[in-house]
Amino acid sequence: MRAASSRGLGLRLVVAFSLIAMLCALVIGYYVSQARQQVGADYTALVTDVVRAQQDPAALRMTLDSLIDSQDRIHLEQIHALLWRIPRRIDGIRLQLRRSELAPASYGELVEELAHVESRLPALEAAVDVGAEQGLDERGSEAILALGMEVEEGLAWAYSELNELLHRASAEQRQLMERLALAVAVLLLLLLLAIAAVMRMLFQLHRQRETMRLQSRTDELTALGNRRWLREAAEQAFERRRRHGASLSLMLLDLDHFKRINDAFGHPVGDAVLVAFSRVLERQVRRVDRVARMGGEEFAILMPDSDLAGAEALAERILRATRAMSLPGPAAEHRLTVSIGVVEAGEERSFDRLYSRADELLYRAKAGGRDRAVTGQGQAVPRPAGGAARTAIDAN
Ligand SMILES: Nc1nc2c(ncn2[C@@H]2O[C@H](COP(=O)(O)OP(=O)(O)OP(=O)(O)O)[C@@H](O)[C@H]2O)c(=O)[nH]1
Repeated sequence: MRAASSRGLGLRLVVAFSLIAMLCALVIGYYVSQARQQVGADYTALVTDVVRAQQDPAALRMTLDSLIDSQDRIHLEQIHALLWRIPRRIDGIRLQLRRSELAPASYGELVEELAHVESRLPALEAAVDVGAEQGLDERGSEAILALGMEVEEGLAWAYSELNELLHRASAEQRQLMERLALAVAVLLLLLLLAIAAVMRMLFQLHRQRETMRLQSRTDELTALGNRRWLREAAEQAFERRRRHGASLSLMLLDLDHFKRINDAFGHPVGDAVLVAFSRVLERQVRRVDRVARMGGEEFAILMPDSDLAGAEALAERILRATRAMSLPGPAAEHRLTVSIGVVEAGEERSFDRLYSRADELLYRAKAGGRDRAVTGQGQAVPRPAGGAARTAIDAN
């Protein structure tokens, strides 16, 4: 009588818990990694654009330096190409800023500076065009240099500030993601703890129920199954017999003159004898046999897959083992015997019918002189020749 179903439920709960935990971890892990990648990708694109745009003021600076060294037409063409590129870059960055998660207030000043730069570009372009058409004189060069430097400084400042702002924002985002991941992990842990607590509670409840169920089917004194337990086992055995035609036998055992043991040595010794007899029975039976105490000094053994011959053989073994049994404490000098009724299930469909037939045979064993088994066909298994030498309680 083991709590096998408790272990089964425990295993199922552990598997369910592990699956839930794994699922939570996978889902949360997936979303955190997605969020992390998304935020990183937004800023990476913006930072890349800003870094690329930072080449514009550097290129303008180089071209202006070259123009100071040699007032060659080619430098004017280079400036012209830059003037075509710079507004597009500014537009692109403005668009990206609007799309980004950055607060508009944080980049407002930079956008104003870029707008100012843009407003100076037509004048620079006009000066470059004049220089290209009419040749560069000193005044024209100075105008281009002054405007060019103004544009270059404005762009360099705006882009470098923007770069700084983006790096700061990106670091803040990373920090935020780490905190978010931590919060999610804590939540997950709490969730798992809650699930574990509920599962533990369910498991304990089930164990309690199982223990109560076992207690209600166990004989307190001998720890054998009781009548209810045997009846349930018999119902299952009858079901098996119905399905597969398996044989089934039942044995009823009643200790002989047990009252005399109680009277002679007291109730506690009687109890000890009942317990010792239970262990003898358990040692004699097969694993599939079911031994129960039906009450008082009456026991029963249900034998699935056992025909009458097999049951008789067991009855003989029990008769011998009982005669050879040493009784506990002050009863040690005495010998115990048992009367047995053995039947094999035939047409019976219920435990009660089988039981009453076995009971009838047990009565005949008692009436026939005790210390014997009477089988289903009403044939007594005879006492061995040396049986009389084994002193029964009554002989004492
Ligand atoms: N120690 C002890 N005695 C019990 C227990 N249950 C029943 N008995 C006793 O078992 C005895 C049964 O007596 P009887 O029914 O006369 O049977 P018997 O003396 O074995 O005689 P036969 O069955 O005719 O051989 C009674 O004295 C009961 O008090 C128990 O749990 N412990």
